Amino acid sequence: MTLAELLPSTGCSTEPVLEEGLWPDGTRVAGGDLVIGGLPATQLAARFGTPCQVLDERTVRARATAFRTALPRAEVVFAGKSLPCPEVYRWMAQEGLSLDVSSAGELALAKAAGFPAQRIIMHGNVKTAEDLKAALAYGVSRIVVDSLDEIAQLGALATRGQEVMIRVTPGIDARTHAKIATGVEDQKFGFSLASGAALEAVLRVVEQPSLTLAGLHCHIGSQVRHVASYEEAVRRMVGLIASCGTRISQLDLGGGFCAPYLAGERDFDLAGFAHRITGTLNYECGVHRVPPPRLLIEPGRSIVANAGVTLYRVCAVKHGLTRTFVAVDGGMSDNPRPALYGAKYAVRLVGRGGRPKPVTVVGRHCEAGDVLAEDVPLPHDVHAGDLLAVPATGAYHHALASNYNQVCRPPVVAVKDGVARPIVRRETEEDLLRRYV
Ligand SMILES: Cc1ncc(COP(=O)(O)O)c(C=O)c1O
Ligand SMILES: N[C@@H](CCCC[NH3+])C(=O)O
Repeated sequence: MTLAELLPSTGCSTEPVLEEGLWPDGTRVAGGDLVIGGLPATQLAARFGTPCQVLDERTVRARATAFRTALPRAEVVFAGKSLPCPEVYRWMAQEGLSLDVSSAGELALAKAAGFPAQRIIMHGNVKTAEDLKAALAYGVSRIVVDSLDEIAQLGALATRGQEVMIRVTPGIDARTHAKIATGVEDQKFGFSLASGAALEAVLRVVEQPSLTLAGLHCHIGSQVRHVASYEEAVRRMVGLIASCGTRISQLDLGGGFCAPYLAGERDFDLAGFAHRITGTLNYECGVHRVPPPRLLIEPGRSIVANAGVTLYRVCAVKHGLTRTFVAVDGGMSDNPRPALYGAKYAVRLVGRGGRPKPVTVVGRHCEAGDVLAEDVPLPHDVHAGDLLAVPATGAYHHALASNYNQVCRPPVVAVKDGVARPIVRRETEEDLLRRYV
């Protein structure tokens, strides 16, 4: 039985062992403290305050490299929305990844990072004229079109052979949360494969003299566990390629590879994915007698989620009728995922152990639904002043953070080999006030 199997299936342990796969590489418990990137969490909290999002640079880089190694001939594109930050984009550029952005704002971060335009792809089911103009001005290599209106608009704005990909909805249920299942029919993303809309989009792009059709794209969802869902996407997309009547040189399968959030959850089977997807692609292209397109993938969460740990300070402990509430100095403004997707997290008390009892960790916001983790074991004497650490918070945390209740957003502090530096500084009240007129 593995260590992960011995741990409770929800929540965390208060024992001096770490749940396998949830924490940044090399994270360890030493003298009761939690050491991340070579630095004790208590020190990080004292120096940078709480809440604080800690990001282990080595883990991010290692995961980026793992994708490139598993699929050496594919273009690996970091989904910039999962952790928008110029420094992280720079790491990706250094590791040889491309970048996808979904707005002029994310593109502005990419520009600040000096990310090469020939390795940037622009996404989004809505791109405003400003988004498209910014993409054209920077010379992003490919724009993924998502509506006939956009094809017409981009056709009019572009001047010289802008490469585009077409976002296709392949009609695949990737068995993930409904709010992040983007491959199923009858929703806002993409052109439906089943209805013929995708084929019509191909014709419309080909008709536009200022556009060049570079490839087809699909993104079947996020937190996808099953390689079979991607295999089915390949089958359907190659079928579409064969019926296009024009050479399609790139097939972008999007991202969505799952990350573990709780003890016992498994990491995405990257080796299995690489093997099975390459095989399926070659086989299907043989069957349909089309040249195999170059493969692209767009991982976001699977690169950054488990590189991140959020530190919170306990501010109050309250004994309700049936449960104990442990209230911390953050909440849905730094992590809206439990409220949005019913996401579950492990929680660990830093600095000491003790007989565990189940508690509900809640945030500071004016919503009864501001719950960070339900029924997680913490030492029975958890009290104000304690430090909590929540793993798997590197993806879609900084990205989704808000100023609800005018709470200032936490910093992102990069750690590596015992050195810490903020790569996003803590927001201040001055930052907040700057926008009010
Ligand atoms: C087009 C596209 N590509 C890539 C991603 C990255 O997804 P994930 O972070 O789940 O890998 C997303 C978000 O789901 C997306 O919409
Ligand atoms: N925000 C979602 C992922 C969305 C992926 C982008 N299409 C999450 O945190 O799980």
